[in-house]
Amino acid sequence: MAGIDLARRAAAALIAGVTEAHETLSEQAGVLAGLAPPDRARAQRLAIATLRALPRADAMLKPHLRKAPPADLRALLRLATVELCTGGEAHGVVSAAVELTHAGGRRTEGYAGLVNAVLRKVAAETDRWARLPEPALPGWLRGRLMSAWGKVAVQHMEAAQRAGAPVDLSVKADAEGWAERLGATLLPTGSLRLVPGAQISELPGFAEGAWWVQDAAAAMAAKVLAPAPGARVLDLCAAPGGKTLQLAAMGAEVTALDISPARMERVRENLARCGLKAETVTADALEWQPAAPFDAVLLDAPCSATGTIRRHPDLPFVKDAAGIKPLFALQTALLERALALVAPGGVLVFCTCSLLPEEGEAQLATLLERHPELSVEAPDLPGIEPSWRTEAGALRLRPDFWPGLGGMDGFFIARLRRTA
Ligand SMILES: C[S@@+](CC[C@H](N)C(=O)[O-])C[C@H]1O[C@@H](n2cnc3c(N)ncnc32)[C@H](O)[C@@H]1O
Repeated sequence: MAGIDLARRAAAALIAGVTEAHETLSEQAGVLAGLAPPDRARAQRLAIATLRALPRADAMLKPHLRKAPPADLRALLRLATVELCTGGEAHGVVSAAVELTHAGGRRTEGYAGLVNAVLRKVAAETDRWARLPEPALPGWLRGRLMSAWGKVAVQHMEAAQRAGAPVDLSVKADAEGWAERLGATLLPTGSLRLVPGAQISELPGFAEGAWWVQDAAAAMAAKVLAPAPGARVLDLCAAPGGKTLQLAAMGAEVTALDISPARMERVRENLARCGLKAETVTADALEWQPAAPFDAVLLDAPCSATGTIRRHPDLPFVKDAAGIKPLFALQTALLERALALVAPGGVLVFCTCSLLPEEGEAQLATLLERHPELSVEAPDLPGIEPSWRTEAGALRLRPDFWPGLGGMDGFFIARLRRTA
């Protein structure tokens, strides 16, 4: 296997897994198993860059392919095309792709000549790349977002998604001090934003668990809840535990519940690394019965995750309108269950990392119709801009917000008080 670029081979496998098998990148962790950490990181980076630019790669390749090549070869061609058109050194990129075609066994080795010829042609016309239309969201999602937020907002969201996402951290304490030590930007809401390219596990503070990776918008839900020290808080749908860590760091007595045993293991690992404590429960939230209701419940319900496309460009290839529809009913059922677990006078925070009103604004509206005993409490948090507040008093966060700072994930967050 000497001479084979393992990172590129893994990247091509990941791309094929997303576009052909409709598996997310995180569902394909096995593809990266056995790779050294730098190769793993490079494979992920290459796959993500290719998925972000796929329509442009296809437009570059189209004139040079008479018929569609086999799936794994197509992924390799798309990967090499994106590399060539974004500054990759032509000789190295083309010969790596040809070597991988040879190494692919009987299915692909006969195509080495074609791969070489096509990529040389692409390499000779990379100036076309910048003139191709910018990649847009898939039609099913674009249409829905247009009707919710309007054309200009969607164009801004698409630009944010193409730009990708910076890495944000939540700190246990001393955000200013950590910002200085890490050379990070302290964001208006208290999260830290790293400079691009940092190797997370090598940074000061990682090993001792002084901070964890968490998008600034995702971090706002626990801040909106803001439990008093010692408050009994249930983090419903908790894994991998970003919000559990925040709530525990605020001094709450946290119970973290998730249905997935594997993901719950990640919550325990994260708690252990950060030296924080929470009770962990692996159960279906719809069935679990605690001994007593809670002072507060945070429900981060499973959703389309359309607010996270800038960091997960694989999602539009894996999800579609029909696939996400059942989630709306699940969110309603989880909301009812979460509310039943809040003590009278207590607080419910509902959030989703979605840009679809069906998973945010509309859920809140129907919940309030069903439950007149609930009142919305407008989030009051340093750094929140008035334009992020919805008419109903919730927070609508979008990837095109904070344009000068590098954006944020899309989120919907509502804080409700149970008055009876
Ligand atoms: C959006 S993620 C949660 C992210 C998490 N709150 C965090 O901040 O790291 C949604 C979670 O809901 C969990 N889930 C889905 N259906 C569930 C159910 N019926 N009961 C409990 N957890 C569920 C999934 O396993 C997934 O981990």
